[in-house]
Amino acid sequence: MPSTLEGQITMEKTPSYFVTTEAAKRIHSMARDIKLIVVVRNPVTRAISDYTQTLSKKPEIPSFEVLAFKNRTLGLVDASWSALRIGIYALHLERWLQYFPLSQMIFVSGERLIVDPAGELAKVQDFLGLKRIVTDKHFYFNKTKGFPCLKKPEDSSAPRCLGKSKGRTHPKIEPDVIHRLQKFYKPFNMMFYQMTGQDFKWEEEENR
Ligand SMILES: Nc1ncnc2c1ncn2[C@@H]1O[C@H](COP(=O)(O)OS(=O)(=O)O)[C@@H](OP(=O)(O)O)[C@H]1O
Repeated sequence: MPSTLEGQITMEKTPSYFVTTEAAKRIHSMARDIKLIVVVRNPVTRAISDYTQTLSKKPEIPSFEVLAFKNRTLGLVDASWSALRIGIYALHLERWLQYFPLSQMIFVSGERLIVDPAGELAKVQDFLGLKRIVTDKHFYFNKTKGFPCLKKPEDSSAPRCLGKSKGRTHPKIEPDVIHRLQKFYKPFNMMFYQMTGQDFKWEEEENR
């Protein structure tokens, strides 16, 4: 991490920090007063998104349905498959809480980030002690992309959406598999809501 001058904020992001065993300890020994931003979405959708990303690089991999189970007839979920393990947020958070208080963390809803990016970013700016510079007027909904995009980034006059690797079309997963995974995650989600004091509403239809 580069040195940070008075009035500056240094930022670094990698999704794998949250699920890497040693990360919390290492980050704590580097900067114990650091602020942590965690973006989470329904773990079932997250797993499908993860799978879609791998599939784009390795089209020969087995189907999602095959990878998700140790025994599909018995409904035995393969929780060791990384795409599924990562979504057990309570498990990962428990490790972070051994090093950082909840007050140093903010949990951003991935679902809200899509429907109301300015609303989620308002909370993040407050959390970081920044003025609310980024607001509604910085975003527009791009119908082709199917996501919000920036109207005008600082360094250019053209609007900008995230790249092709963000917002890919997901393969259609068999409904009974989705249902089984929702059931698998439910107790872990409940634990996560309790730990964070936030209800992400992943049990509701529109957030699946
Ligand atoms: N504005 C906007 N544009 C495009 N995509 C958006 C946006 N906001 C959130 N998302 C969701 O971000 C998902 C991709 O993020 P990643 O998990 O790949 O991010 S990371 O680089 O690994 O941190 C990506 O997941 P997929 O839809 O599965 O590709 C999106 O659903």
